[in-house]
Amino acid sequence: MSTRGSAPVLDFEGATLAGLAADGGLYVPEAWPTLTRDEIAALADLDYVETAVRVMAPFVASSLTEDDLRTLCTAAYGRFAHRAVTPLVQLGHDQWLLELFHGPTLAFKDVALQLVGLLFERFLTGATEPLTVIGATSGDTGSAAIDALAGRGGVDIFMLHPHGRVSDVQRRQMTTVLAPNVHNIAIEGDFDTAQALVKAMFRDPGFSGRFKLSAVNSINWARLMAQVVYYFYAAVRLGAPGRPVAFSVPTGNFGDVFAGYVAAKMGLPIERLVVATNVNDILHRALSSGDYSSGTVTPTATPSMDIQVSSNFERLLHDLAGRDGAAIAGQMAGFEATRAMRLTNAQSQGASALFHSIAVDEDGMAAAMARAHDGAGQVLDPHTAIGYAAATALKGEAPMVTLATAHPAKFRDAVERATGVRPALPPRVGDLFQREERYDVLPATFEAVTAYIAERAQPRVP
Ligand SMILES: Cc1ncc(COP(=O)(O)O)c(C=O)c1O
Ligand SMILES: N[C@@H](CCOP(=O)(O)O)C(=O)O
Repeated sequence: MSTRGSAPVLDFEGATLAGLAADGGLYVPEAWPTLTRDEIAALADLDYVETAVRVMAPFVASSLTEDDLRTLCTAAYGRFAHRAVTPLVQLGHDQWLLELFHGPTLAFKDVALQLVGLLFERFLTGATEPLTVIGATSGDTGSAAIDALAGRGGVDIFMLHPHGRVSDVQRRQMTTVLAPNVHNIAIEGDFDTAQALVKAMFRDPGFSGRFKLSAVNSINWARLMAQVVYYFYAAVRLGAPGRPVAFSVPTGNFGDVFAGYVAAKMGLPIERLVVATNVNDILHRALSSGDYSSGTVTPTATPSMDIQVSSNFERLLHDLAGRDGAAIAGQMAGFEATRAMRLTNAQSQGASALFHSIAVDEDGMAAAMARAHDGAGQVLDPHTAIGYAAATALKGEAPMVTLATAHPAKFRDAVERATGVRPALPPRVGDLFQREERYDVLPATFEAVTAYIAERAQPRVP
């Protein structure tokens, strides 16, 4: 169902291919499935693929059998460079890192997008209409989505990134993929503008009627579903369900941490979810004082979190508003008109039961990176360092797991400044700096971007 209540209810396949709901809302399952304590305890003996099957099967049952799901997960996670897929590493007393960057493009996005690429392929088999995937990236979603979709038949991908505001490794991971179905657009604006353009394309009947559009951002429910898995995988290794576990999540679009919320709704005992932002702190302000108002984006050394409109927050507000689609449609319309919104008392109180939040500035981030390096011999990427700073400031009784969302080599300059270490690129990204780049720079206007896409995408079959 859509968070705004008036788009058609779809099955899993329909929601995956649609991406964004027709009423501008985001798809969520009609109810959260739950796992019993025994079912959660049993996960401790399973590898990542089998855990993924147990956690995701209830969400996909309308469209895939368990065996289908197992086949897709085996292929998706077979491309990871670590046998555990998302290994846990100890960082200090009761402090852990969940390494989510062992996929092909070195960030946590691969965990979901490797699977989503295969889901698209599966659902498009035999389809006559080509799919036009449009996405916005502040650096990591773009490369993961491009890796997952490059060269696949029946799909074109158009990826918008903010010109000059991603790291050189992030940019090259997108722009050196020269497959004919991959189109990189650098817009003269920030990530929020890119994300707003993508949503506007879905909502414009003149444009969305001409192409079969889909989304690879975490506005697509399938992305978040795949991210729920690693919360279970980590927690059972630290004693859940017998012992609650806490997670600290470096946050921008509120996708990764919302997946943690879903895990808690499914029955995983999570003591707290720490929402760690950089100075672009809309989520910290919303959770600590109810003020969800968006200012201008400040560029930081954590570019992937330079976001002031956090799409997935709508999913939380919807759940905390008793799933009242009409109320959320009104709240979001107000936000879209004024770029400001106040949480209701019920939303603020509901969120405070699980979420803690903090904004970490550039000095705090660099200090956390240095502390992990000097104290535990771990080189963190700057986004993970924001999470670790928050994990240290807001730790309670439970073991604390910081989500390590990117490989430090993606942000070599910032890592070197803080630790003196310049991390090497892993061999799996190959000769990134020798490859030819291809992308176009466009003004951040609806007209310029839609004209560009319309010239290159394959239209719907009449
Ligand atoms: C490395 C990294 N860390 C953290 C985040 C924030 O994740 P989310 O947008 O799901 O909150 C992102 C971007 O999404 C990222 O690329
Ligand atoms: N940080 C992201 C921004 C887009 O987030 P998504 O999870 O909604 O795709 C990025 O790296 O692109």
